[in-house]
Amino acid sequence: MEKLMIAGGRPLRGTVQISGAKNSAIALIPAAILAETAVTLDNLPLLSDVSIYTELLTELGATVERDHDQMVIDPRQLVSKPMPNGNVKKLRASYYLMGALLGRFGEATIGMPGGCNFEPRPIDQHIKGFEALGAQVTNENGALHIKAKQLRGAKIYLDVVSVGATINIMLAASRAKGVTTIENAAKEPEIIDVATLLNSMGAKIKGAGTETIRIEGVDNLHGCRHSIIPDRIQAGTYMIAAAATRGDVIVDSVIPKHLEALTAKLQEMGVHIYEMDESIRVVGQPEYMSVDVKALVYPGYATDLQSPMSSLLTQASGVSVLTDYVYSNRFKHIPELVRMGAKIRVEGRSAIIEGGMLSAAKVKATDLRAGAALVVAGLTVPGGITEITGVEYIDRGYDHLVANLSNLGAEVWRRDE
Ligand SMILES: CC(=O)N[C@H]1[C@@H](OP(=O)(O)OP(=O)(O)OC[C@H]2O[C@@H](n3ccc(=O)[nH]c3=O)[C@H](O)[C@@H]2O)O[C@H](CO)[C@@H](O)[C@@H]1O
Ligand SMILES: C=C(OP(=O)(O)O)C(=O)O
Repeated sequence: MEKLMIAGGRPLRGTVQISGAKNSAIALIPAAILAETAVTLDNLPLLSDVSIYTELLTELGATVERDHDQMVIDPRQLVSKPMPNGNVKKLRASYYLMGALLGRFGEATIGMPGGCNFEPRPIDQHIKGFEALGAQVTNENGALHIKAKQLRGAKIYLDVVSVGATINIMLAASRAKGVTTIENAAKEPEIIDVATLLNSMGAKIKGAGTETIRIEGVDNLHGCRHSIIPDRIQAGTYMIAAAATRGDVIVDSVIPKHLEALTAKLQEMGVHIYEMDESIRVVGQPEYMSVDVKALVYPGYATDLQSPMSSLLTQASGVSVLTDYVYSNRFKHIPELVRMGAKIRVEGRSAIIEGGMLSAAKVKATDLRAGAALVVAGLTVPGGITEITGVEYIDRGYDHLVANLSNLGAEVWRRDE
């Protein structure tokens, strides 16, 4: 079993480069199979989810070549094949194969997705979208079988604002006959990134990034080259870690606009932030004020930065209230932080956090961002070693974590036991 070991208490100092966004990459890779010729993706992050997606495409007959942060996906030999089990169960975003294969072959059989199941994560809105486009969806022993004689454009109003459903419908609708509109669409930057790729492939998508997206179906999509947007969640985690350790860090190769909600919240706490064109400097301070944080859909404060923020809020004086309006129960990191001495209680969908010192402990990451929260917490603790298990979750979303933190002056290492 691998562990992440942290001898904390050192302020992070220096510059960290942010790689491409996980939540874009794992949508762009399946999107590429809608093309008739090869798609090249640049700025690809080195993450386990990306490796699993590479295997999935290979299983489907695509040729995938990877060289550092570049991936070339040649889908010419792609075949329609049921994927009820195996790698699809290892990551959440395998659900994008539903929309992509449906668009490409009019049919898909995909096992229900895996990934971080910190609470039930239904995909009813994806199914509603596929059905509206004319597909029949049946659940066969835990795998969804989706089939359409002819996909037809439709008006789809999402009951909940869903990133996954918005992207999945865009994927299938790009190859439907006629026009699809998605109302109450999610507006996350990753949705714009997917629409940008699809448009470069020849799709006709307008309005991505707003609550109404219009997709005019086309007969063919072709290869192209696309650079993935920076990972705002990785960037945000380093910003939070810089503040929590009272460090001074430049988070480089980012789009500061994507991090506005976090930046504003950190400033409200008293953290000093300097925004440049493609980087953000975070200068920690000895004292922080408690704040209330509400995790919402974009452009609100990101739920994926809720867990790391709960660790930072233990460093503020007074009581902070952190409420997650996206997931009602994304609090598996809280008992672990309590093991480290944090004074936190969960009430409904809120965590009530009282400031105070943390201490080193053996803790377990039960999902990706819970892991990020424990890393931030461990970095703040002087005089002891925090041992984090569940490193495989952290590897889903943070590439070169140990190297990046070490470059910033942290004492962090992996231990295999
Ligand atoms: C691979 C990926 O991009 N993952 C991100 C994506 O997940 P994902 O796309 O799965 O999350 P959604 O945006 O779909 O979920 C938002 C909310 O809608 C609910 N819901 C969603 C779909 C559905 O059919 N029915 C339904 O009820 C969910 O339970 C949740 O409460 O957005 C989440 C919310 O920003 C992030 O935490 C994840 O990091
Ligand atoms: C929940 C996350 O990812 P996924 O939806 O891929 O499980 C995340 O990135 O925090």
